[in-house]
Amino acid sequence: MGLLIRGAAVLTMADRNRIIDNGEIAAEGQYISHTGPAGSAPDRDYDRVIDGHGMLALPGLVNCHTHAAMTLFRSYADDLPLMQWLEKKIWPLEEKLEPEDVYWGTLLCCLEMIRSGTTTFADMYFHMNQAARAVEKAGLRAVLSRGLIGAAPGADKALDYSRRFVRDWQGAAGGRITTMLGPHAPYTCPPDFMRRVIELAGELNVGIHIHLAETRTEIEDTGRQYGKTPVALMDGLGLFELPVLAAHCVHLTAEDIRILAEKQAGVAHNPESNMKLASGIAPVTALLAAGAVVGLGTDGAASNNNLDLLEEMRSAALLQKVATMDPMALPAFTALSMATVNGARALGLPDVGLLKPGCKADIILVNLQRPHLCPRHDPVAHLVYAAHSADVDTVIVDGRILMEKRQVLTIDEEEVLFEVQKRADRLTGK
Ligand SMILES: CSC[C@H]1O[C@@H](n2cnc3c(O)ncnc32)[C@H](O)[C@@H]1O
Ligand SMILES: [Zn+2]
Repeated sequence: MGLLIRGAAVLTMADRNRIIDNGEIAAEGQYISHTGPAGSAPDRDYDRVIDGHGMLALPGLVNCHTHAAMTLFRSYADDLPLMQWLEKKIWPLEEKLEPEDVYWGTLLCCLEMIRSGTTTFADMYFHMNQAARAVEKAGLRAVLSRGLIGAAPGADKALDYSRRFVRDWQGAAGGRITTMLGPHAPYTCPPDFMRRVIELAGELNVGIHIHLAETRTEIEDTGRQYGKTPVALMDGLGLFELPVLAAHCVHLTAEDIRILAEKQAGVAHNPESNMKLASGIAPVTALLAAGAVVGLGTDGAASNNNLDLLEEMRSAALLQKVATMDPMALPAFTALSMATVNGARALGLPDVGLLKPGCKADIILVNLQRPHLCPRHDPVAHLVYAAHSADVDTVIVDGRILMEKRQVLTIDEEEVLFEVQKRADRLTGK
């Protein structure tokens, strides 16, 4: 019964920086039942025994902010600032999206994430029934929200859709799918609309995923209109009394940082998207020092342009070092915690992101037998500073193997690439 991984170096993330050399992990159903040294797992007939020699086993990575189906727009609009990118390029194309486009775009996102070691992601987009179908098929874990633009004509309908979406998908796919409401940002969701969203989230008992304090323009416009920072504006509306996932949080005052930390809002830091759109550098070191819950995200593939969290960890660590001129800022273990256990906390998933009994059996095996990972002084530093997504060998979610020896078992890769190219060509008028 169950699954046994033996012979791997095991990084549980439960003990600071502790690695069990030649360890064992047992899983029963969706949960980890045991972690320990060689020979310590219960002696029973396992359905599957995986040889982990030469591998590092760790919790699957958690991507705290993306727009999965934006894989359709990868490399369509680059080298632009956020508002020009959205208004001139992305939003006109999103108007043309069909529900099936979102299914295939999300499936491509899932494929890319599985192949780079991500097992959980938080998504905000349109046609979310289709995104949920794709997640169900891929076998990943996801926190899904229907994006809401309060200032648009369809805002009421979008709220109704969200209500139905939460009813239909909360806890679906064996608990792998959870839901939130997704008001896009303070500049597209005015206070009256935000009040309705906050009330609905309370009624449905779900959290709220929002873009917050991303650009200097947003800070200036909010200040001009409301005399407050975006964080203070949202705090005044009662947003942080609910579980919140706030993406970006680049431009923050000391008071904003205090609020986010005190309210234990989840912050999704997206260093590569912030660099590419030249939005700025989030004060991650200050947020962590204040006790905030900070995870890592890629943002969508149209502003990154990949969904590789290994790369994102490296960027996060390097960016804080250069921003603070302190090489000790954001050390490797902190970056890895953001991409695993702390990211899971930011998404309200307390039993994800750790390899310990009772936690979800979301496990990845990274092949350490590679030239760029030799010699093996510090596997955590290897993961953050040297590993590639191609080093991810095996991916397991809920005790189910999604990728083995780099073969994805749940998705037909050729079919997805064909469908996405066809749909991207239609959307861009080719
Ligand atoms: C309402 S669904 C999500 C909405 O967000 C857009 N989007 C993608 N990346 C960003 C970003 O970095 N900041 C703000 N908005 C972003 C996406 O295109 C959808 O329209
Ligand atoms: Zn975003």
